[in-house]
Amino acid sequence: MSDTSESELLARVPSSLFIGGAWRASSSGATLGVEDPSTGRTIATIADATPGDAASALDAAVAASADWASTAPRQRGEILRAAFDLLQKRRDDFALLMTLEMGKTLAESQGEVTYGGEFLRWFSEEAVRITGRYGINPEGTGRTIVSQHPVGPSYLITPWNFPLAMATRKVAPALAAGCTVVVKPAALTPLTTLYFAKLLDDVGLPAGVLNVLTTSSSKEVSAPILSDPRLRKLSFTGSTPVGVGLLKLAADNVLRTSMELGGNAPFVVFADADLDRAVDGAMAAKFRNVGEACTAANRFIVHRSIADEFATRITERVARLRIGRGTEEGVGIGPLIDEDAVEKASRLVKDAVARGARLVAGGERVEGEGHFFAPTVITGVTEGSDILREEIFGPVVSIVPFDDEDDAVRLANDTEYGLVSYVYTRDLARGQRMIERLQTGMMGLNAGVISNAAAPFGGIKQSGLGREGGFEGIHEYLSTKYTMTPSPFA
Ligand SMILES: O=CCCCC(=O)O
Repeated sequence: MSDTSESELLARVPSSLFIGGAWRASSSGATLGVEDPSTGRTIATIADATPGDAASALDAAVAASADWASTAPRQRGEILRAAFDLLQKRRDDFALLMTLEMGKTLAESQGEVTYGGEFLRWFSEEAVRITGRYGINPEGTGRTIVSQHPVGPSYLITPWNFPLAMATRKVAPALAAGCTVVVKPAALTPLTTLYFAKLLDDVGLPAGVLNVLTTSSSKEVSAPILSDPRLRKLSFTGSTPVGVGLLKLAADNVLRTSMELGGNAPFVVFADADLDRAVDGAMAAKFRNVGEACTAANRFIVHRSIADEFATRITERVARLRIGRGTEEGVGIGPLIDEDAVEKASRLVKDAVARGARLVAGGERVEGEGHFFAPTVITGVTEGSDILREEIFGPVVSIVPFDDEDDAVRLANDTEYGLVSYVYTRDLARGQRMIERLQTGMMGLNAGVISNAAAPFGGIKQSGLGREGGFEGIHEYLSTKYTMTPSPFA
């Protein structure tokens, strides 16, 4: 892809806030720069919203709320389906845009367009399946009606690592349910959301149903929205500490919340595993998105009898990964999002090595422009190392040996997080035991990627509340109403 098409694409992406169906500058006139993490250079300058803009965005969402809630579910679904279709036509634009602002390779960005698009298609189909029930009370004197209603104006805060898929995973079920939304993308990757808002506008989403705030002052901009009694729902994907802070604010306004927070996924390989498959799964679970995913395998817990062979095979695969700008042909590892991410990976590796781990590959930043960290393998990681407790969010394979099943379970569960676990075994009964014993909301059983529009995605413990996607996803935006009416024969 030449620089010309990159600049042509960037010129097509809106650079303003999207409020009430109109593109507007920030009320303060302030702007913020968006950087390409592979060069560190600014690629776009966009509006930097103020708390006043936030209030306007919520006003617009509230004003559009009643009409959208009473729009026929079929019509809501058809708008989402039209968005899915248009996304396929614009898929190369979206893929390139994500690579430019987030750094992932073009192949990964194409994968994200497919993944993210599926939420539009899935929820276009779910919009027409909002049901209730009619029953009789045990006494026979009354009839019970249970119905579902849009929860109301919703505030959706999305992360930088999956700029399209995390927006569609929240926006599509909200819209399908009949809720209007204010979306705040991460300041590091706002362009994809702005381009997505344009796409929804292009397929005829009514004004005010979706509003977008881009800002460098998340706390200040979120505050007036979260404290406004007209807001009824908060959905957040991001770190656990930020999520906890948002939950406290949401509590003051008794908001419905969905929280998709941090992870510390164990990837457990038993001695009876199909090692070829386990290595393929490990590469996917670790290096998808350069490890910048809450679902990324963080701790490779491998039976002692195969730990060396597993490490050797992973190291061979890692040696073949080409590092570079995501737009370049053949690149398998793009940059990390920023310098803080590089420093964190470096610190965690150093700490593990200082506590006795062996560095087998990588281990340091790649010198030059951009925020690159070499794909890394460390073995014999000892308990107490920071890398076993913290989310790495980088391309580091950290291997811990175990001796028996109880030991594996103890190590896997030894974390405050509970998002996803991965288990490789050929023993069906052991696999079933792991489903019951591992404390996570999701599991890949002989599978290294679990993300899917049909999945009820979410965690337990410090990894969050609620589920996104699947049949459950739309219910995060619906509230249940129960009505009692006397028996018609009374
Ligand atoms: O980092 C968390 C976002 C979700 C990633 C995924 O769907 O795998």
